[in-house]
Amino acid sequence: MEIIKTVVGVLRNKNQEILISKRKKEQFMGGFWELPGGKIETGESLKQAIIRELKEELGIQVNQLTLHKTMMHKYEDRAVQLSIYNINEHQNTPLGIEGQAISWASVDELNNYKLLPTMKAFISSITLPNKYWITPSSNHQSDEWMGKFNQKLNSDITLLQLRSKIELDNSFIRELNNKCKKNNIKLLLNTINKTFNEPYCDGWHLTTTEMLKLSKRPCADNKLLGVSTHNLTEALKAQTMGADFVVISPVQTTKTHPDTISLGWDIAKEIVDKLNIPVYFLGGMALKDLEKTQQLGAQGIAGISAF
Ligand SMILES: Nc1nc2c([nH]c(=O)n2[C@@H]2O[C@H](COP(=O)(O)OP(=O)(O)OP(=O)(O)O)[C@@H](O)[C@H]2O)c(=O)[nH]1
Ligand SMILES: [Mg+2]
Repeated sequence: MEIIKTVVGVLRNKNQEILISKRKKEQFMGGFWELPGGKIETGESLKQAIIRELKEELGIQVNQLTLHKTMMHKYEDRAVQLSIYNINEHQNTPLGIEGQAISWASVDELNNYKLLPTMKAFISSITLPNKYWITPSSNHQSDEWMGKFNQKLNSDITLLQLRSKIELDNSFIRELNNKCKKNNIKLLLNTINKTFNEPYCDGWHLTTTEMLKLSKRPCADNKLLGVSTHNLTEALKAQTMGADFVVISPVQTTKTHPDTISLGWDIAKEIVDKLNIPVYFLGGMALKDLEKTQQLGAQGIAGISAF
């Protein structure tokens, strides 16, 4: 299948709204909203192409840009490799130069538009944080456990996985969820016997075994769904099933599992490169690894004792 190399730009106004553009009726996927941009022409670098495309489509002169992320998307008859650039500085007010409709939308408002399929992973990549804290999986409610949990409430953690191998009381989960809400933390349940109807959470986190039994996304689109995976096959399966993000592990060896063979940075990067959805690295991660992790294209790091 032919791979179409495409570059697109993320323009933000002072309210942090993002510029989207409506594809014209006669185009492939006409009527869908997208990030402005287009195909690379022969002999062009990615940067030259995005500068040209945004001049042609919006009439702006790009002065400063940084690569946000590259993703692949397979349509029925084509595969698109999308390089997404943050446009940090430009001249002129963007206009729909080619007669296309354009609109500024907050991240929440984006969901009101009929978007190209690549926009879902893009939105996840700009809304998910770079740290994902996983709770210790036993001794819930002990002083030690509650101490760690309360400490996270006052940290910069905004995404948390409640992990448990035994059934937890609903009242306990509700209490944790209330605390999370007050502190703008999203709580994902990785408890046993998930029903995907539990009310006191922002979504779920699946084990690999749970994910492998599913053929489609088990929860609503406005909930978050993460999946634990250990190799490319599992991670791709989780993506196809409709996960919003995956965790891959173990990227490095950990004190708790010293004999487990780790993926290593190179394989972890290969997995990130082949996925569209955000990837967190787990296993032997510490805050000092965050920068490297993001340079490799991952969303960030996950861990129980990493933060
Ligand atoms: N511009 C843009 N294209 C995207 C996005 N996501 C995505 O899959 N694509 C695909 O990438 C390809 C790029 O296309 P384009 O149609 O904008 O190319 P272009 O501006 O050079 O236009 P033209 O070839 O019609 O002259 C299309 O197949 C399009 O469906 C996106 O967010 N923005
Ligand atoms: Mg275009």
